[in-house]
Amino acid sequence: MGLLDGTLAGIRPADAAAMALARERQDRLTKPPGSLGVLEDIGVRLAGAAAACPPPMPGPAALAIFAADHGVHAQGVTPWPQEVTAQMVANFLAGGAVANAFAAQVGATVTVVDVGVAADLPAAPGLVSRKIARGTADLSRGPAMTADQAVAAVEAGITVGLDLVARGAGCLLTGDMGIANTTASAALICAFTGSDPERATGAGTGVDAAGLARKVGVVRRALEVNGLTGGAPGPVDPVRVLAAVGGLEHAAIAGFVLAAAASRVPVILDGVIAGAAALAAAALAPDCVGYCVAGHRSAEPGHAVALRHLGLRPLVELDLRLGEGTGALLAYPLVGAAARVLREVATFDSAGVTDKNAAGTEHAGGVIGEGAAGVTGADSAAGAVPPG
Ligand SMILES: Cc1cc2ncn([C@H]3O[C@H](COP(=O)(O)O)[C@@H](O)[C@H]3O)c2cc1C
Ligand SMILES: O=C(O)c1cccnc1
Repeated sequence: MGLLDGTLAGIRPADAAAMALARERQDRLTKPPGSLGVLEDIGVRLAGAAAACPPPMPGPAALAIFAADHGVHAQGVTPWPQEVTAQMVANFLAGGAVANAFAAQVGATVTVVDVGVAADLPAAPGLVSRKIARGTADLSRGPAMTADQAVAAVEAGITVGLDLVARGAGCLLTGDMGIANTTASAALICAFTGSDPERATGAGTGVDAAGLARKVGVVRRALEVNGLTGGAPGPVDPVRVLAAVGGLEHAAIAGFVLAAAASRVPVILDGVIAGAAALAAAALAPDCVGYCVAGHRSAEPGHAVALRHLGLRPLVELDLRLGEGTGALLAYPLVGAAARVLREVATFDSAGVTDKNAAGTEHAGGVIGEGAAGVTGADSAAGAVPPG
């Protein structure tokens, strides 16, 4: 069995029993039920991923930035020259990009992976070389890559994810670098969700109105040329869709998400590139969505379409439209806080705080006394609840 098939076979659904325990525990913690809003759902999700309640702290955090170039650049879909991809890889390795600053802010490691940069990149510490092609072919004129290349890129992402987990990572974060990759993202999102290119295509790094109209046309043509319009008659083959209109970094990020799920480690998704890649991962293994946290919602309109299809609610909405993993990095402390709540916050019983239900039936003073006396290991503030 190949690495992709083996990884898919190893993905289990998020653990329902641990999630039920987490939900029930949220209601016994010293706060009004539901008062932590979306963070309570994240805590439940982390428990389901780890099959443990309370879940382990999601860390250390490891960001992988997958870099690749795009043949569709020739269609004028971005104001930036293609060589910026390779130049930004050098910037990541020198520690000078926004992703480096945010990674330092939250204590995440940064790994840069060349899965398809057009230029030759000199070997450097922190650079993983898994170049599958020197960029993709132009997706508006035919398939961007072969099925074999798509599988190789997915497997490169799996390998990087498994490797980071083997080296101790407890939370994976997705990152991307690839000039023109918001065009491929829009095409993937249309292919997997049935959305219209008009709705799923945005300005990316900042094309003007004429450029955006051209970009929408390019996405529409890509779907037509590759036979992906009008809703597929049967279930689409996710590898074929990736090969037709994806990028090598999209395929690798899909594999990275699958590796997280197979390892029962949470993965924080970044922006529209990650959203598009996660649609491919979910099409390959629907259960992998249970291991995903949507770090943020980018300003790129297709991202909201992708997140809705995945059933994921973004944690942060700051109108970011950068990529690199920046939105995932900003969300990481919130994910940690969600886990810490389940691990460290006292229950009404252990802290001797009167629960509103108990207060209605008993003399409040008596309940506090009983609660304080009834501190037990299983219910202690240290959160020593056995896993599972
Ligand atoms: C200097 C610079 C740094 C970036 N970091 C991420 N991106 C982001 O912008 C690109 C996608 O936008 P589009 O499809 O419009 O080309 C990707 O490389 C993405 O990672 C950057 C773009 C630039 C120019
Ligand atoms: O959503 C993103 O991550 C994004 C948006 C625009 C350009 N690059 C990345």
